[in-house]
Amino acid sequence: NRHKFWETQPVGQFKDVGDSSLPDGPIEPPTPLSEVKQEPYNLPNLYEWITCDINSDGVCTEVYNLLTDNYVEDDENMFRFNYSKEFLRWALRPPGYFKSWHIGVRVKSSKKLVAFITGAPARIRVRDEIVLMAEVNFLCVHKKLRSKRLAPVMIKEVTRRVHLENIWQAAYTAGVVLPTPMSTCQYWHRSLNPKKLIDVGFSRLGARMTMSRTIKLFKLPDSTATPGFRKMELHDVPAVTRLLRNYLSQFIVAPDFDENDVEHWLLPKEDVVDSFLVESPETHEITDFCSFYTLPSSILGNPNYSTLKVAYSYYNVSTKTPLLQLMNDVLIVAKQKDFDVFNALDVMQNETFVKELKFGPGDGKLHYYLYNYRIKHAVRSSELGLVLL
Ligand SMILES: COc1cccc(CC(=N)NC(=O)c2cccnc2OC2CCNCC2)c1
Repeated sequence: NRHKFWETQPVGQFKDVGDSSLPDGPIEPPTPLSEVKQEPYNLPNLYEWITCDINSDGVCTEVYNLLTDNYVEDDENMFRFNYSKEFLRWALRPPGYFKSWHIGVRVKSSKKLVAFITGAPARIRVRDEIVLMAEVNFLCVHKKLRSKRLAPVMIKEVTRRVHLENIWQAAYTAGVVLPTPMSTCQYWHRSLNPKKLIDVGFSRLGARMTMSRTIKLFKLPDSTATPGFRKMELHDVPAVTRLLRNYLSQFIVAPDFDENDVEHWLLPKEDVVDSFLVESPETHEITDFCSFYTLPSSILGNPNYSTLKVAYSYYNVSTKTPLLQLMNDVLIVAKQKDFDVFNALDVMQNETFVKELKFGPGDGKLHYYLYNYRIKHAVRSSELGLVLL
């Protein structure tokens, strides 16, 4: 009856798919702020809302611990996302963020944090419309409180608090199919440490393959190949912003990044986000850009390893260096930084390099959703220019 909830929400309904009489754009008009529910939704008796001050180390630790033990696992329950505290602070405090959108639920008596959901403001372009949205993420209910119908009330509460800031649309992803995906992406993995990946069950030894043959297959050079390939620095923000805005303009859905956004989302931050660019040695022009974010996974129940070090492809732009060569350099850097695997969705032009660079297909899909915004025709993943954390 999860669909019972979504049938009450302003999202594309399965019954409407294909009904070309319905126009693209907002499904419901904004409500006058005076008519937005002023008080929080009711929780079951034992629980209370808490706005989480992510700047407080203690609160950030509580959020980190809740997610570490109760957040998203892969389909075979072998791995669980293990976002770091520094990553959470980065993800939740972009330019213009609202503390009120960092929402927790705790037990009244013990004050234990048992659920969490967040919103982060974003300007997203859909075709030629710039739409202010909340990127909703980190919905997590403690394992012991599942099927108490807490998720719907958490979604309604973050929606209410987003409405109070006069924002009426949202974007989110899920591994499950809900009404109704705006786009559905395949994910791909590139082994960097095949021995560990096989030891922990992330990968399997290929048929007629030995371990030494597999290690050789995924071996990468010790250093990058592109002249002028270097880490992004603060003074590169204007040039990277120009490069990225121009590149993203080709996609149907993409963030509308300005220099403030680029400085926050793409300036390297150790163990959170890495970004590189190619500065032409002759002209000093910035011609290419690539980036990935760091999201380790806990390995559940393995005696020899506790953590999988995973890099997730973020935003990449190639205007002079072939994308294949640029991404191979990214793989080399990720290997140098001791990542075990490099993940990429088949968004943007990622499909053009995954096969060539020895990525293997993942066993799941990631569905993208818009809240209160109809897009009649689902967007192909290659027309999607948005990567969520
Ligand atoms: C390897 O450890 C895992 C731990 C938990 C879940 C999964 C499978 C999975 N659900 N993967 C993805 O959603 C995924 C695969 C490739 C790229 N980005 C992804 O998700 C991102 C973006 C959405 N929020 C989570 C991180 C894998």
